[in-house]
Amino acid sequence: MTQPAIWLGTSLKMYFSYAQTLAWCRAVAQIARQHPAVRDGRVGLFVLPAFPALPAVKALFADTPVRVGAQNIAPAASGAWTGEVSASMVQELGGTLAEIGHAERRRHFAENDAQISAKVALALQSHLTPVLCIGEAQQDTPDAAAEACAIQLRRALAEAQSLHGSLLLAYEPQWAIGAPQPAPEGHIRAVCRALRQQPLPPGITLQVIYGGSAGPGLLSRLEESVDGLFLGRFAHDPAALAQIVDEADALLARESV
Ligand SMILES: O=C(CO)COP(=O)(O)O
Repeated sequence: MTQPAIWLGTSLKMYFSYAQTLAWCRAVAQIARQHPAVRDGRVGLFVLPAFPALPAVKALFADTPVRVGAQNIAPAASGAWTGEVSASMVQELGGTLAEIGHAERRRHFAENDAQISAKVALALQSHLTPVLCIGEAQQDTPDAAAEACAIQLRRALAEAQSLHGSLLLAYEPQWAIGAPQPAPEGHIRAVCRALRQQPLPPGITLQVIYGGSAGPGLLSRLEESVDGLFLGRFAHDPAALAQIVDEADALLARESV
């Protein structure tokens, strides 16, 4: 299946109640139905709600191309893992993506490279697209950031050497998450360029999206240096997301001239 040229993903984290989640998804489904670039698959929208909302959210997007997925999966296939949710259950519920290794999970739950690598492998084995989050902890030069991210990527793919699938690599500098504004454009461009050149296992394809206080206006400035955005707070207003979809559309129209 051909991948969208531009991805616009949103993790709802733990911001919304169940009712707010459904209301937001209804508004986004309406945007998806109305927008030709979403309908024809050039712009791929995905939404990662909290686990309990997954089936209802999947149903709300049933007549749209919007993909849904989980914000996390367990580091094991099944068994005595109290409180965890397996990749296979996410897949069973109609999810097609699994976010892995977000900075908040690394920080609050001490997720380590070995767990992240296991989760990437489990996601691929369950035919889920990993949305693998990487990013340097402190603001530094683009070269130093790219080096730190390359190490995180290599470690995350350790168990995926013989696996197949597509990977969405979310470059999220930790210092730019939850901030007033995203990382500087030159920094994002340089790191994403370096990430696109990283060696990969032969069965893995990669697209690179940027996250960290991303909002309206950023994609137009980054142009083709990224394959999309991973949104948080600044997509909470569905009108803002609609604006970003328009930007993606305009960018693709420009590229095809
Ligand atoms: O972490 C993010 C997406 O997963 C980004 O969140 P914010 O855009 O709210 O900083």
